[in-house]
Amino acid sequence: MFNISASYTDLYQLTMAQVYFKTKPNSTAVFDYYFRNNPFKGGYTIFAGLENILNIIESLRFTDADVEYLKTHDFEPEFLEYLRDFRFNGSIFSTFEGDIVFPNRPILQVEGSIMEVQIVETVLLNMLNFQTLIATKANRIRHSAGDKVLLDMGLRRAHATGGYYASRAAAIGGFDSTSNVKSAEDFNIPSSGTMAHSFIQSYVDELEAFRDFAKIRSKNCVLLVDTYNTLKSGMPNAIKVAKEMEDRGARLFGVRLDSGDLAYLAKRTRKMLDDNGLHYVKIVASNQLDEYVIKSLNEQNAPIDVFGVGTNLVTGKPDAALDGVYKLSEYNGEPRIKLSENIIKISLPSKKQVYRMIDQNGMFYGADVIGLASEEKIAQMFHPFDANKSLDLQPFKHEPLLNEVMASGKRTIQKRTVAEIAEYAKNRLALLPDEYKRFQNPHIYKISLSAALKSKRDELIKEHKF
Ligand SMILES: Nc1ncnc2c1ncn2[C@@H]1O[C@H](COP(=O)(O)OP(=O)(O)OP(=O)(O)O)[C@@H](O)[C@H]1O
Ligand SMILES: O=P(O)(O)OC[C@H]1O[C@H](OP(=O)(O)OP(=O)(O)O)[C@H](O)[C@@H]1O
Ligand SMILES: O=C(O)c1cccnc1
Repeated sequence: MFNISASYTDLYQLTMAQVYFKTKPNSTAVFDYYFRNNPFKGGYTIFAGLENILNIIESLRFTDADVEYLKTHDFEPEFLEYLRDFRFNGSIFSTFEGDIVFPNRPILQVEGSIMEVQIVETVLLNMLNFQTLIATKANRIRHSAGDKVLLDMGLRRAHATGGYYASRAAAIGGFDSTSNVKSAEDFNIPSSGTMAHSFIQSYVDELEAFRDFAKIRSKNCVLLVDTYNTLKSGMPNAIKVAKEMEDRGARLFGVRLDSGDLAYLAKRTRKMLDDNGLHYVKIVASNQLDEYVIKSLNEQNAPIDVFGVGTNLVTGKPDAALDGVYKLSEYNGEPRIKLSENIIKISLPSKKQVYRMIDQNGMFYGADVIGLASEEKIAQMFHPFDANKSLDLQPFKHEPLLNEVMASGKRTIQKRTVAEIAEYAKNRLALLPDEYKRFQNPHIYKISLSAALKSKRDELIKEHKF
């Protein structure tokens, strides 16, 4: 939407890059992108934002204005000339967008000159962390909603322009449509909407407001019935207007409930509509919905056809962010490690491949195994830190998850639409057993290491330990 130039980064990327430029301009590096915890205390995560990041990185440039601005910092003229000609010429190996991913395994690997892989870090994290968070939230809401229709209404409550990408990620996670016109236009997402309270307030009479709206919007007309009193005013007026529409050969699409006890009101509303022969009129509900309220409404058998979700979806509530990180794993072909007091936070060295174990029924077995990229077939997987836990991998099909998506700065996979990515996510999710999808105490998906990767990591830990 707004043009992202290469200065959409953190200053430290540029100050480090200048030192690399002066001291070791021909050095290469490999970085891994991964996160440490599934958001929302869930059992899985939906990876989103790859298409956007490939487009951004392929055309990433420092504009003349960026270079002028950077002159006000301590950058030397030769480095500023490097930035003026900057092109990302590296490679990216990635999990496909829409796939189901898990903590502490590389989702994406970036390789190239140490300067270029460092310069793209911030925009990559910014895009992937946010969209992955929102696609996961959307999918949890989809999980609760079953086959009911989901409408994203969140733009007004989103974190500024994040709303643009939130609507895209929501569609990947399983939302059917969005009220966000710009995202619908740019990403080819179905758009839909109802009406606001202000429209009804602008009339003295609610019935007149409904009549005017229905005359001009005769298709997909949804009347908001809770401005004054849902059952005593909004519904009787909506039924009158629905009957008048029938006389004109049109049909009222729906009514929207936006306050009160949504289960109770939906049941009463459905009865009033049915008693008047309006079986086809749908009930839309909104008001601070999330996966838990929708689950509860379905358990109460609320006859709601469409759920409109805003704030809780596009802000990824209650999680403020996905904790995705970008860590150096190889420098000039040599393995590198980052140690931590917390063993879970110790990074994995070297260029890697990740394999998903597929069982005899074609379902995900429940384990991804990380090996060195150079390894052929991994025979056994090991728990990252518990030497007693290992498993023979012979019975499984090994699906490699890191695929080349960019080489020498050019994308190597075809563009995929949001609809295709959403379909892919749905198909992949169907392969994940249900115990990983429940909200409370989901089953923990195993992330394990090959013997070769484990011993390389342990050697480096020994080498660097004080
Ligand atoms: N039957 C229900 N079961 C579970 N949650 C519900 C049900 N009905 C509504 N909710 C949820 O309860 C929350 C709070 O509703 P609350 O009564 O505070 O708001 P309200 O009805 O909009 O109030 P107001 O009339 O001030 O607008 C909302 O998140 C709403 O989605
Ligand atoms: O509750 P959310 O999940 O965030 O869903 C979006 C909310 O935004 C709108 O309210 P708003 O008061 O902004 O406008 P309105 O006057 O049109 O209701 C809409 O009516 C929903 O209540
Ligand atoms: O179309 C709607 O009903 C809508 C859109 C955005 C926010 N609230 C409601």
